[in-house]
Amino acid sequence: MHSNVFVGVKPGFNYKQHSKSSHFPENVSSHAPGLPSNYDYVLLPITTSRYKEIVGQVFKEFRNQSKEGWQALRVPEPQLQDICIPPFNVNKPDGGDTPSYIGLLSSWLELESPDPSVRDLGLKVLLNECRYARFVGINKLILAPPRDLSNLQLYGQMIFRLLQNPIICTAPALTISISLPLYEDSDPLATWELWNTVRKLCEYHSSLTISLALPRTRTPSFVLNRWLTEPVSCLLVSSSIFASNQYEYPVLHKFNQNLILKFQKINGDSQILGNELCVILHGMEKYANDVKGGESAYLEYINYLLKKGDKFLNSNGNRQLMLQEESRIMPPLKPHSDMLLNSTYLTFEKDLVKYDLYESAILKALQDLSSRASFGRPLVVLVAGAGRGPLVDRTFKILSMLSMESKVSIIAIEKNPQAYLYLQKRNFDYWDNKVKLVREDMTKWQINDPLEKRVQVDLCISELLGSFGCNELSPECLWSIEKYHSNNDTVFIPRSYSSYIAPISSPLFYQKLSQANHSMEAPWVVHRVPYCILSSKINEVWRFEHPMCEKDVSQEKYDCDAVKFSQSSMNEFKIKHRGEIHGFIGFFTANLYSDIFLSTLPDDSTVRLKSSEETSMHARKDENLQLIKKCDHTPNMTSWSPIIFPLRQPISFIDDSELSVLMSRIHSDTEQKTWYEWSLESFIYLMLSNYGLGATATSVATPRFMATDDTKTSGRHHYSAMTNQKLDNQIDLDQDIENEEEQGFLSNLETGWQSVQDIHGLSETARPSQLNSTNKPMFDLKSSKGLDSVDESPRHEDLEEDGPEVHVRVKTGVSTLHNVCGGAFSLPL
Ligand SMILES: C[S@@+](CC[C@H](N)C(=O)[O-])C[C@H]1O[C@@H](n2cnc3c(N)ncnc32)[C@H](O)[C@@H]1O
Repeated sequence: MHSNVFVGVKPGFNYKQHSKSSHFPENVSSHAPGLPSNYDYVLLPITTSRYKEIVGQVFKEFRNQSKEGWQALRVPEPQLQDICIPPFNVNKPDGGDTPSYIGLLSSWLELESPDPSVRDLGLKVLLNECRYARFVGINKLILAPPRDLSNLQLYGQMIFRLLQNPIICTAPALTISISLPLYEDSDPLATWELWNTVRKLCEYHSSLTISLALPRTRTPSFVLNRWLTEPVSCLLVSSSIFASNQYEYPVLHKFNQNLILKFQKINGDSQILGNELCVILHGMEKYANDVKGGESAYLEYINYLLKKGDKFLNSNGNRQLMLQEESRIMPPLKPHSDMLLNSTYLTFEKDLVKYDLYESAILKALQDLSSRASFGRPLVVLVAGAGRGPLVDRTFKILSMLSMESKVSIIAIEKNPQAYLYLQKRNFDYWDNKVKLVREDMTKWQINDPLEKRVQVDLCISELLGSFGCNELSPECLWSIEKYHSNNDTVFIPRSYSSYIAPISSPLFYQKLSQANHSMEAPWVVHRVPYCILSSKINEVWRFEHPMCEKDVSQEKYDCDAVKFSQSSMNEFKIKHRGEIHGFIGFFTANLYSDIFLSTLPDDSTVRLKSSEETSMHARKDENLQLIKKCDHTPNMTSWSPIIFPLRQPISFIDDSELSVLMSRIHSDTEQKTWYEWSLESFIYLMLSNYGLGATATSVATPRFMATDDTKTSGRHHYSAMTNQKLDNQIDLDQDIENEEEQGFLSNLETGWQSVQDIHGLSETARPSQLNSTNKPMFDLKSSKGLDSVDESPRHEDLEEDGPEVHVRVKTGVSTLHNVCGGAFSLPL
């Protein structure tokens, strides 16, 4: 299998020489002279420098024209002598193995010029070049980055206008690819930031991509991971970044070999845009004599490297990766309310890893159950949500292995009538009609029957888990089994499951969602869509355990206040490197039984756990005394792809930011549905000196806005709206107040928050004690200041003129609350 990465070359012949000649450069063909033909693309400028000269002349005349006879700037189309790529042999129908072209757009244009006519000239030249490219069938064009970064918005504006033009966007749309260095030593994310600004200005246009120039040095992983999620259409490999091996052949350093492999691996994922990656070699003519084999040795090497990559990606361990279907964004399944399709069950059943884990869990549970006090009756095993029967199959297998068939009665409940047909057939064919089949919704099963008539279950096996664990209503469904069919010893497989989130950057996800007009307020299951987790840790947001409550069987009562289907979790994430957040990725882990787990967390995840006795045994504490644990994905388990909770608007943040994320699961009995809501705030920390005396931020970071500290404004006077006549009196009054201030208030300084407490009768003395037994103020004044201090902030009156430096937490952004009341996505109960 081929990874779909192509090879291109930029031949090094002298265009200037050709451009000076008046006849068409006949020797410019897609086979570059002196090179073997093992490449797919040739990168050539669309127009020559002759065209530049002609356009320059036209522009001069335009500038010099008199006001009276003024005419709009008309940029001539390139003539035969002005074009580098001949129209006659591009994309010939009988082209066979002939390479195609990638076009270089003119780089002498100043799209970011403050002069509107210079920008206008730039756009017109680009449109002429794109028109020609479309005519000859060139669909990928590389554009130079802006030279003047202070005018980036003007550059972005011109690019957006170009992209909106029918010459570009009429199907099949052309791809415009901005060339940029992959990173710069001085500021590794500077070029990504430039790209991010331009593509944001262009509203994530799907025709806008990047061509990245590979560096000579090792790329930091946070930079590489960022680029791997972007629409990279070309990797530009200069011969100058090669080294020579012991035989004097050109080779790339290991880190660049790996970099190309990573792009090769993810290329299929990026093809969510139908974009294909091309590795373009350039500058070979300059370094031809430095290595054995000359120019073509570079090309041979790149071909060899890509073949090696293909082989690796096709090797046993990775086979699955290559053979999986293409990248997709799907709405989460709702098996409780919808009827799943046969093909969906078929896909489930292919994941043998999952069923093997279930089998081990069932085996252990049955062994434990049978070793308990003798039952005097057959054990009752319920497969809840049996689908077409794979878990019943596994249960049967274990029972015969343990020779327990006669001691166990199996019930399979399934509400999908079509899946039920399979259960009937299998019961007849394989299970000797020993399975009691129930075609019903498990939340309704025998609930109106008297207790003595209800089936009591010893082992309940279910797989009602979605990509986020609880998002297929497993808690609600299993609660019904617990409430009506369990005793104190009933065992549940799975015993518990946890949901996790982490902030991500996934521009391709955002682009695809907006393009398809999909809801940005609903969660989506993503299959092979590249994303980059921005935080160092992934947070466990909540966990469901079964049984959910202790049951007093004799009284049919539960020893818990309320079954908590609704959950809410505030999550802090530290983010080291600046970026753009597009949403939160969700994973889950499940404890099937004993030490048997399944996990969809990415390999090598560092997970921050919700504290509990069970987790504290498996976790260690980090520097902030939080429970953390290393987790991997269950090897080769394919049933679940991650879920993304998107943000309606991507949110940018700077280095060393902190995100505070609210994630809620809301279960409403009155509305008969469950849904998720989420929102985000971002913060940075500033170091302030002379805090309280006109604080100065000493951090390099500049907040977009800064909340005001009430301690700084207290003592100032607020004027209410008033008529002019009253103004003089008021000024006098103010004078009085000033004097009074000097003489001192009657009582101690009261902050705004204390005032609010007072109004509501919530001051500590005024509050009835039953409201809060710990007698803590309802509004915590220390933490509710506009600037949340990291350390205990000094009080206003404690500050000397040369007061200490204080860290303050400053809010830099806030999102809307998403999917309010389940408006975009909910799970009917
Ligand atoms: C994720 S599928 C798993 C099916 C099967 N256990 C397997 O591994 O292929 C969940 C199954 O539970 C069924 N289901 C979901 N909610 C149910 C309910 N309330 N009552 C009965 N069946 C339910 C669905 O119809 C579906 O067949």
